[in-house]
Order: sequence, then C-alpha cells, then structure tokens
Amino acid sequence: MSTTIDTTGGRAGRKLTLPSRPEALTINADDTAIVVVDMQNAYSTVGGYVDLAGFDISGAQSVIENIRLTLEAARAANVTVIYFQNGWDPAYVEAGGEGSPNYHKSNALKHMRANPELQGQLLAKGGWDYAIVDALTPQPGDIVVAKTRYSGFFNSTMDSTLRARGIKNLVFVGIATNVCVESSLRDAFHLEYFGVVLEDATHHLGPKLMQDAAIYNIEKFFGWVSNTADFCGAISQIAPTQSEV
Ligand SMILES: NC(=O)N/C=C\C(=O)O
Repeated sequence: MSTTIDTTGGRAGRKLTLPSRPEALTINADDTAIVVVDMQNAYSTVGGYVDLAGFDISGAQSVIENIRLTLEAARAANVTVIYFQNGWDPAYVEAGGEGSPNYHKSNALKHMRANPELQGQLLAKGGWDYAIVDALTPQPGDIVVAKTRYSGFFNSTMDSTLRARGIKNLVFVGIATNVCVESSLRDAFHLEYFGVVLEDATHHLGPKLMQDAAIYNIEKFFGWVSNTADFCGAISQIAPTQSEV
C-alpha cells in the first residue's frame, strides 16, 4: 500500500506530491527550499581540494547536471533556492585552531599542512577553490549561506533564514552525500524540518558504499529520498506563484 505524508498541516498553498521513499510527500511549494550543498570547485572540479587530497570526483559532472536541472525547475516555480558555501577566512581563524577537532579532522587543513605551498588556497573565502562551480552560479533571488563546519546549521544563518520564511521542507542536493549533505539533513531533522535528498543529485566522498550507506540512513532514520526526474516532474505541475494562478 503506497502511503503519502502531508507536511502542509492543512495550510492552503501550491500543493504538490513528490514521489519519494519510504513514503510520497505532499508539500506546499511555498514552504519548501532547495538546499545546494557545497557545490564548490573544492568538491567537484579537477584541481580542487578533494581532488588534490586524493578523493574520486569522477561522478561529479553528472551530479552537476542533475542539480542544474533541479534548479531550473525550482526557479521556474518560484521555489526558494539556498546554497551552502563551505570554507573559512584566508587566515583560517574560522577553521578553529588546535583546540578545535576541525583542525585535526579537516582533510583540507591537513593537506595544506602537508603541502605548505597550498596554504591559503583551499576553501579560503574569495579564492577559486571556495567559489561555486561556474555551471551552478547563484542567480538573483537565490540565498547563499556561508558555513564553517560540515553541517550548514552550525555557525550560520540557516535556521533563522528558514524560520523567517516559514520554510518546513528542505530538498537537498550537492556534495558530499555522506558528509555535509547527511550532516545538514540530520540537523534539519532535529530542528523539525522535513528533509528530502535527491539521490542522483548528490555525490559521496570515499568508497561507493558510503553513498549507499548515507541514502539508507536518510531513508530509514532522518528523511526521505527522491530523484531529479521525480522532483522536476512534480514541481512542473504547479503554477509559478499563487498570485499568477
Ligand atoms: N561538503 C562536504 O561534504 N565536505 C566534506 C569534507 C570537507 O569539507 O573537508
């Protein structure tokens, strides 16, 4: 028996039903935002930080195209688009010193310590590595939220940005599925947001099993799973804005 969960709370609005698992979701488009996680050269372009650090980013280009299609459909429907952008000031004060676990766990910081010629280049605000990839440049009306740790809900304006707009549903795309995407979706869950991940618009870091594990975790414990085609198909069924219907 197929089940649908209604997140609208009975509120009027531009409703749509998004095919997803373990259940389909009925959502209001105006209570929804696309969250584009860290689509920066650092995580998806040859010569960026994770490439330099030895991670496989060969799947990134197909993810970029799926994100592009998702954003095109979302903007056409006047659905809020929010970008997370991960990184720190060029002096890395925001990265935390040796008293922060980030200093010891960030592969970017460790790679720069091992390769001093890269100091100040990886994930440094204003630099190429930190920049959003050209194919997904934020457009007028999009919201860019800076973040300094894996989850976009820490040290950031994200929660107040969402609450000020009455947004309840977050559709996640981006990199990495098993790090910043899952970290952010988990925190969203604990803050009472409905999180959906478009699995073919995300890419993992590490072995392929990490993609499968992150998607399993989200589906079973923290949210819902859909895909680019189902999202674009559902969002294309609604009028661009209530005032234009
Ligand atoms: N965007 C991410 O998932 N980042 C993962 C690792 C890092 O930022 O060092």
